[in-house]
Amino acid sequence: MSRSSESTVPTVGTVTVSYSELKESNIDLSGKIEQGFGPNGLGILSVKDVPGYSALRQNLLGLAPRLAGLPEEVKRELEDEHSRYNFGWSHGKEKLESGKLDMLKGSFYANPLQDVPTTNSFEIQRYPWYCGSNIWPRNSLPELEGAFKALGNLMFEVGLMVAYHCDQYVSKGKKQPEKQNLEKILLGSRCHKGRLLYYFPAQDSTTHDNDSISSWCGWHTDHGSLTGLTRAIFSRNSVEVACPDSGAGLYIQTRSGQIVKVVYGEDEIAYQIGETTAVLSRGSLCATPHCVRAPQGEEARGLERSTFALFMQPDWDQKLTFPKEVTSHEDVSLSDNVLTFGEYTEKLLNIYYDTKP
Ligand SMILES: O=C(O)CCC(=O)C(=O)O
Ligand SMILES: [Fe+2]
Repeated sequence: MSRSSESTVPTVGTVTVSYSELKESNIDLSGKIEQGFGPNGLGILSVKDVPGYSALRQNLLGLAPRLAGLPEEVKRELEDEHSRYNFGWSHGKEKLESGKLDMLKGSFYANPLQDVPTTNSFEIQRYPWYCGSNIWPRNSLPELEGAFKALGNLMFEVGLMVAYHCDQYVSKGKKQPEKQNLEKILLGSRCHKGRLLYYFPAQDSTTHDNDSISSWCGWHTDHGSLTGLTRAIFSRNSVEVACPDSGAGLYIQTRSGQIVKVVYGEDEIAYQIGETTAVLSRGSLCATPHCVRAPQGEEARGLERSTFALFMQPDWDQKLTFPKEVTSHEDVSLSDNVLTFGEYTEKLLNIYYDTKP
């Protein structure tokens, strides 16, 4: 996907639901779900007033610059080539839209719910990107494990509540409730993945393709079911600062094709729809194309960005039947039509990574 920058891109706030409403299974939130995720929605919805969230976000995001600043040889020990860098530290391994390796950000991947999702050696060989074990910097940054798991678990619990209300919305007007509902699929999965992201500061204004909206993170749709996102923290030498450029941050392409900059409160958790939900809901819930724009100008010098994404995903064995009308990655051949989530992920990894295990 390539979209050039436009000076008239509007800034839009997310549809917001409060935690106290969300946790009530008897409240009908289908109007809010439709507003956020339905055919005319932005494809993002945020949850406010989640008890304990703000401190857990601050704790984890504050560790991202420290992790990225560890000596190269220490970070190398946290890499896992066999999982195609889907556990532990990953920098410069994934390809950007342009086909070049992504040197702009470093990521740390782990399953916040299970350190060892399976001991079955066949599964570990078949799907190492999900079935491998977590790698924690227990000597070099011992605080990371607890902070990552605490935030990941909370965002998962809240995400399950969002999924419950998505199911209610999708099954509205249908005689039979969906057999494979989103909440159940996510509850039974061993495949959830947290990603702590650290965007390195631009050394000079020519490092980034500054004119492009996708200058920090290219246009994509997440391939899982539901992605939880923190609001990012900008910092300089690890000290939090307000972002000097209001144009920097998350952009979304809406269902009608419009590009908007999306904003939500620092104490809100945002959720976006991934491709698998679009497939399983037969398009009632649409996946959300998004990207991140880097700050521009002199003041952007030295500015770093830290954030956390929780990819809530089906189990690796979950069968997905790709209907013709649901668009997915244009560059993946889905001629088989039925793939497990693990197989679908493998096809995407073949596109975004050069190395094979
Ligand atoms: O950095 C962000 O805000 C979004 C990151 C993202 O889209 C992803 O990791 O899939
Ligand atoms: Fe994403």
